[in-house]
Amino acid sequence: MNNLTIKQLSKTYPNGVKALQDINLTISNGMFGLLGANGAGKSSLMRTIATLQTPTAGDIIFNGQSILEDPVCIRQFLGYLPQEFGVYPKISTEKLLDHIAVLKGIVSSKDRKEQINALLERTNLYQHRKKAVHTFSGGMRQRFGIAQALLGQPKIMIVDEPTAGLDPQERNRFLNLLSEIGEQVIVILSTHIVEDVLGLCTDMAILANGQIIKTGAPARMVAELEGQIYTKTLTKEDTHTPFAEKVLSSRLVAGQTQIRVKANQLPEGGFEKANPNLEDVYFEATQNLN
Ligand SMILES: Nc1ncnc2c1ncn2[C@@H]1O[C@H](COP(=O)(O)OP(=O)(O)OP(=O)(O)O)[C@@H](O)[C@H]1O
Repeated sequence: MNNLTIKQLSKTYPNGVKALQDINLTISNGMFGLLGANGAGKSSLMRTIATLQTPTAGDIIFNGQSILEDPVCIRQFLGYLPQEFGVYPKISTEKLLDHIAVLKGIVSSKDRKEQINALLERTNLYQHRKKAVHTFSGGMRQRFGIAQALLGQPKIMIVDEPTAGLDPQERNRFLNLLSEIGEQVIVILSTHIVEDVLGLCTDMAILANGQIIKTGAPARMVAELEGQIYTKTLTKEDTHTPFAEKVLSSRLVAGQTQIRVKANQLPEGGFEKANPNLEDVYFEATQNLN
């Protein structure tokens, strides 16, 4: 079992932006979801764990060793899929993977070939191995990203907003692959898409304004809201009447606005009880923030 402990971690950029403030987290094998809006600090946390930047304060311990004192203790076991990959060289996928494997220190060409072929199979890219990555669709690129991250058999995988821009089928396939990987290693999945976390992540944290505002198992957090979520489709009159309850969210359903509120009992005015979901958890946790 692998363990990552983040202790009182803060990051202030030279321009004064406090991207992370006193983050404390303990993460072990399985999929860990890091949920937060754009600018919440997810990438800052991922980059700090990946030792691409140093924190202003605090420490990160990986399997008993401080990664600040000894960055190699995590680097040699790290698979990282950043948000932006940048430009791909115009060489075949299998050649590119071979270059990356060399950079990761896999010296034996036989080992590299074996690992690369196994990963190409696992990510369904074997038949495309002669094509260059820049010709791939978004989903194929992300699967390539996973293949390169898995080279060298990492113990910890960091995946930053991987499903943005994927169609539903590719997104599913990609998330299933990640969850398979999560059976043996730590997978930290950063996302602003609530559905990516639900059902896949055993544990999660909600990040807002550089702070952790809620942590726990997604299913348990949803269960805690049982019996407290009510919904209503707004009529013309409603739009002028403020509700006593705080509105968690509103969305258009077939052209009509549907709102969800949290309340201890059925509110007056045509509300119906609803099953809580992870979005309710997220909006409840973040609604009092500015
Ligand atoms: N290198 C940097 N220098 C200065 N400020 C930065 C830097 N990188 C990020 N920030 C700021 O730090 C805050 C957190 O950014 P970060 O990229 O970590 O958030 P995020 O949750 O990953 O958002 P996104 O999904 O948009 O990438 C933002 O206010 C951002 O503008």
